[in-house]
Amino acid sequence: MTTPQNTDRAASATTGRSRVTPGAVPGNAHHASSERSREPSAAVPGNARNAPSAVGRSASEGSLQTPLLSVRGLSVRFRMRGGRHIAAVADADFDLAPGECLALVGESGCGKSVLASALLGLLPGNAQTAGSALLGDVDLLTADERTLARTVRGRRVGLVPQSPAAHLTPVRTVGAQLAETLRALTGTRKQDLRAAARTAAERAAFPADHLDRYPHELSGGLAQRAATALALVGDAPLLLADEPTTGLDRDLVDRTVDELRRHVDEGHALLMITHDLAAAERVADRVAVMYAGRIVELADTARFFGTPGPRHPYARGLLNALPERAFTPIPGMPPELGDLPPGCAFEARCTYATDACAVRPAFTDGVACHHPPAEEPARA
Ligand SMILES: Nc1ncnc2c1ncn2[C@@H]1O[C@H](COP(=O)(O)OP(=O)(O)OP(=O)(O)O)[C@@H](O)[C@H]1O
Repeated sequence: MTTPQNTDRAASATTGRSRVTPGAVPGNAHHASSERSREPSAAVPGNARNAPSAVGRSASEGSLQTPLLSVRGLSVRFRMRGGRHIAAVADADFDLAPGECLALVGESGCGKSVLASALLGLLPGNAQTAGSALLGDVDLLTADERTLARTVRGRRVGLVPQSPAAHLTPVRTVGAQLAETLRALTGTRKQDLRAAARTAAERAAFPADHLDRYPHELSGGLAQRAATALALVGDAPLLLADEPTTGLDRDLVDRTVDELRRHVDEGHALLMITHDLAAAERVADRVAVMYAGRIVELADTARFFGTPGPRHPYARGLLNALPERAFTPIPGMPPELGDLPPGCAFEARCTYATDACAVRPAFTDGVACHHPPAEEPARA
């Protein structure tokens, strides 16, 4: 959720945003999308997670419903001094339907937050974008700031920010910020604002007796819950939640995640960025795994966490690193996004790598790997 003040802040942050001409970003999806296998969508009412017909659909395919958000070839790169570039996001390609949650997971610095910022038009001035992100008739990558501020942020796309302390307005109480947002986005009458703010707080497990507190008087977890409450107020059809469970105890993680799931089950779409794979398993219908700026696997949650498990060696490594699984870290470090190899970015860390990996693998049938195993991974 973006409060009016934060919208202003965001507006100034986006000044100077520029577009990359097709082809200027390596591997631009204007060419790459044709390599990807897709099946035609069919309109199926109801929640994609529970729809029996959803079982067995292609992992690279979005929900069976008409997508609310359709992202094609989304690329973001940052211009740096000396003519260098950082390819933070490359060729992201996914759909998100109403009533569906997609969890975006991956190591720190792989581009998850930049992707979310691109969808909100909140990239800094040295960012260049390519591709498209259609939310109905609006392309979020090319929409002007006035459209984004007046009709998109908060109203059509809500945000649970990664850094709630920086997102909340420091000189206003949480209650005042909730009331202001309720008034701006829902038209709640003045006399009803206090009760409505309490209800909004309750949804995110924010204690009502803390509504008169200022952001600096909140713990990290409480600030997170305040930001979640603000994000839910506008009832935006698309919610972006960037690490919404950071700093919360396990109980509160579960409670927050369950509230987000309720939001999804009411028909909203949720893109949840998280390091918490347990939270992803609990809330998501599908999981997208990002590595070095690229989505390398897109899978149904049940298949990903259960049988047959992930197909990309990096995704398998993520699961194997969990304490409740093999507790084996992935060896090595991800490559610098400003100095990516021409082939598979995971090659140097991959025990399955062959000469073929010197060429970047296409994203085919839900995975970008030259050697995705068909069966259950041997190292699970
Ligand atoms: N304004 C910027 N200029 C240059 N590089 C940037 C800028 N903003 C982000 N980056 C780089 O883009 C890359 C992706 O960052 P991003 O914040 O999206 O990672 P992330 O996957 O969300 O990580 P985390 O999980 O730690 O939040 C990082 O290498 C980061 O340093």
